Amino acid sequence: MHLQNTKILIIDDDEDVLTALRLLLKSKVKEVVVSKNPNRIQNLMEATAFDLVILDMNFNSLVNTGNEGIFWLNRIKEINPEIDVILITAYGDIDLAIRSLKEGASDFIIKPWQNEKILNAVQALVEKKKKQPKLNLNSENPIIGDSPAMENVFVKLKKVAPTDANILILGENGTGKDLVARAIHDNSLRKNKPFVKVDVGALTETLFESELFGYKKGAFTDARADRKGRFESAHGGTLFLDEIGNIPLRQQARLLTVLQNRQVTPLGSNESIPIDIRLICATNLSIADLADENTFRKDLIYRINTIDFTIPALRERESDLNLLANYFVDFYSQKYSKGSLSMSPEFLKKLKGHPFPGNVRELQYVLERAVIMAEKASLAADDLTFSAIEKPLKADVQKETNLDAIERNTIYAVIEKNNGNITKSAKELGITRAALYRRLNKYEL
Ligand SMILES: Nc1ncnc2c1ncn2[C@@H]1O[C@H](COP(=O)(O)OP(=O)(O)OP(=O)(O)O)[C@@H](O)[C@H]1O
Repeated sequence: MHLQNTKILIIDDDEDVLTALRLLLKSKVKEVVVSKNPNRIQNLMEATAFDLVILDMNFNSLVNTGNEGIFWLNRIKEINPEIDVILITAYGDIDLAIRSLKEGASDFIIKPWQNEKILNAVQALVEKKKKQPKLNLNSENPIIGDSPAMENVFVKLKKVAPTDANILILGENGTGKDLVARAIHDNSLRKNKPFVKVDVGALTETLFESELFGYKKGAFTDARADRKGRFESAHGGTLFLDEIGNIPLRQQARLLTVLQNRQVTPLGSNESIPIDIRLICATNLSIADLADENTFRKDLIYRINTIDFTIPALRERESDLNLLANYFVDFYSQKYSKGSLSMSPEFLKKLKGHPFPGNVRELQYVLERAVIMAEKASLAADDLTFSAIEKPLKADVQKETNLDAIERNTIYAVIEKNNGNITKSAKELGITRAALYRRLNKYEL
C-alpha cells in the first residue's frame, strides 16, 4: 500500500475540522470521504474499501468523556478488523489515549493539531501495512509466516542454505515445499547457477533415466539427437527432486549410484560426466512412511537427508493462516483491480473453520475466487466457497468404506496432486482421459 493509493474516511461533527483535514489530505492520497454523522459509518465502509479512518472522539455528548469515540471505534473494527483508526480529541487525556489504543486504535492525535503530525501519522500507518511479515531472504516469492513452526524453518534455512548439505523437505501437498527449496537455492552460493526441478514421482521407468541422465543420439528409437539430462543441466547449481517418495526401488538404486559416484552416464554413452550439484528432495510422505524398507532404501534416505525440514500442515499454523489470507487478499485485490478489499469477521470465521487439506495452495485458490466474486469492499462469508477438488483429510478417507466414495476420494487426490492436469491424472490412475471425464461427471466434480 502506498500513500497515493490510500483511501481515508474522516468522521467529525465539526465542519471546520472536516474541511481542514480534507484540504490537507486530498492531494496526497487517492480518496478522502468525510462525514459529520457517525451513523453513516457502516454504509460508507460498505461502499468503499477504506484503508484508514480518522475519527473524532467527542460527538455532541454532554460530557466529553470520549466514550462515544470508543463506541464508534469498536463499530468500525467490527466491520473491518484490519482497518487502521486514528482518533482525534480536543483533550489531552492520556488515560483515554491509552484506552483507545487498547481498544484497537492505531494512533491518537490531540486537537489542535499540526498538519505535519497528521501527515506523519497517516504515512507511518501506510508504511507499516506495506511491510508484509515474511522471510527476510532474497527470494522472488516471499515465504509468509510467523508461526513458531515457520520461524524454525526460517532460522534453519538461513543456516543451511549457504552450505552444500543435501536437504530433504517433508510436508503435505501445498504446504510450500517448492517455495522453501527455491529459497534455499536463492540464498546459497549457487544462486547464480541453475535451479532445476524434476517431479520424479511422475516419471515412468524409461523416462526416469532419459530425463535425469540424458541420452545420446540413437540410444533408442526416438533419440534423434543428443539430449542433456537434468543432472547435467543443474551442473554447478541445485537439483530439486520432487515427490521422491514415489519412485520404485530400481530407480532408487540408479539414483543412489549417481549420487555416490557424482557422475552420470547418459543412455547410449560409454562416457560418464562428472556432476557438481546440490541436491534437494521433497516428499509428502512422513519420514516414518518413507523409511519403510519395502518401498524405500534406507541408504538412499541417509544420502538425501543430511538436513531435513518439516513444513507443518496449514491447519496446524493458525497465525500463518491470518497472515497468508491478508497477503493473498491484497495480492488478488490488486491483480483484479478490486481496490483494497477487507475480510469481514464472518468471512474470517468461515475461513478458520476449514481444515484446508490442500494447504496453502488451496487457501490461495479459494481467496482468489473470493476476491473475483466479491461485490462489496468487505468480503462476505458467501464469497467464500471451498473447492470440491480438494481431497478430504486422510483420517476421513480411511473411515470411508463405500467403494464409490473411495474412488471419488482417490480421483480428488490424484487430480490435486497433478494440479488439475487431466492427462497426467488419468495416466496415474491407469484409465483413459475419457474414462476419467466420465467419472468426473458421475461424481459431479
Ligand atoms: N508460506 C507461504 N507463503 C506464501 N505462499 C506460499 C506459502 N506456502 C505455500 N505458498 C504458495 O502455495 C502454493 C503451493 O506451494 P508449493 O508448490 O511450494 O507447495 P508444495 O508443498 O511444493 O506442494 P506439492 O507437494 O503439491 O508440490 C504456491 O503457489 C506457493 O507460492
